[in-house]
Amino acid sequence: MSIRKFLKMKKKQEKIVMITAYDYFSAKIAEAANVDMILVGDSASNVMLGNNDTIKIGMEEMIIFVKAVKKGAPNTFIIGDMPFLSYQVSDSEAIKNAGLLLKAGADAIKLEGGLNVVPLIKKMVDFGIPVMGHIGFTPQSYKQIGITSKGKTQTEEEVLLNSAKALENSGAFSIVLEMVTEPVAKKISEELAIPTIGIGSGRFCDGQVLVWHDLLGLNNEFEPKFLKKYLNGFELFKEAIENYSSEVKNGKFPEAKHAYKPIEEGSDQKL
Ligand SMILES: Nc1nc(=O)c2c([nH]1)NC[C@@H]1CN(c3ccc(C(=O)N[C@@H](CCC(=O)O)C(=O)O)cc3)CN21
Ligand SMILES: CC(C)C(=O)C(=O)O
Ligand SMILES: [Mg+2]
Repeated sequence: MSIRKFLKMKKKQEKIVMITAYDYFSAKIAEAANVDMILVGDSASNVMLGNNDTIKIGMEEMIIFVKAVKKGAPNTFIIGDMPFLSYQVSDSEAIKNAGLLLKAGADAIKLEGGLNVVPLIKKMVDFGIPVMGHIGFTPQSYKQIGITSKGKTQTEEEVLLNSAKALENSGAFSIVLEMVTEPVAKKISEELAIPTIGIGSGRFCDGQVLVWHDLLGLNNEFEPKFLKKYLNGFELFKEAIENYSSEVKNGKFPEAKHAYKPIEEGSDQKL
């Protein structure tokens, strides 16, 4: 499993499928479904830990999630998202933290930013760490930039295109485009050799990513315009638990077949 595969897919205009996962069985399901890459996103802060943003998660938690995902999906390309403050303080701390995600089982790391992270990405790539970029709406900066799509003005378009090109030149193997207007995402995808992975960035990216809990409808708190829910997970899980609950209450579960029997007198029944 190598980053060259994704360049080839782009050349052949084969779309790249990415999904997030954070635990063993989710990763196992994603691998069984044959996705191209799994992102262990810092969105774990929201969907695994119940926080209201991605500021409130660190390396310790991300390492735990990456290790679990690697065990569930040993043959799928795994990207570890660098959490807030794991790469901003200094380049040496950033490289150390990127290395820790690789040691935990990631095949590559992702970090948010444009021109500001170019020197850092160059260093990481120099040291053999595959890096995915992430531009457009960058959630770790929402306190400064707000929650909004990007590429709506000529100025924003130029910033995005310049950032994308600089990230490619710095050695990034792919770039996430988050909530970038469709024409701008199309233009970036056409002008870069490396694949773009879109979330809320329209039809013309080289691949797409969605968060596990969002696309399975487990997250009943999140309804952005870009989301398509492929399952009504919250309701289905709730109904199953309600069925379990009522069967316990009315004595239908457990049945005799779910119970263990004592050894009968004079029998050679094994435990
Ligand atoms: N569960 C989950 N899914 C995600 O996609 C996700 C996370 N968490 N956490 C990290 C970031 C944050 N993301 C977000 C957060 C909010 C909006 C949002 O409120 N979008 C609205 C308003 C946009 C606007 O006003 O322009 C939308 O309708 O798209 C979108 C993406 C995407 N990422
Ligand atoms: C939404 C994707 C791109 C992400 O960064 C995450 O899940 O953390
Ligand atoms: Mg993220």
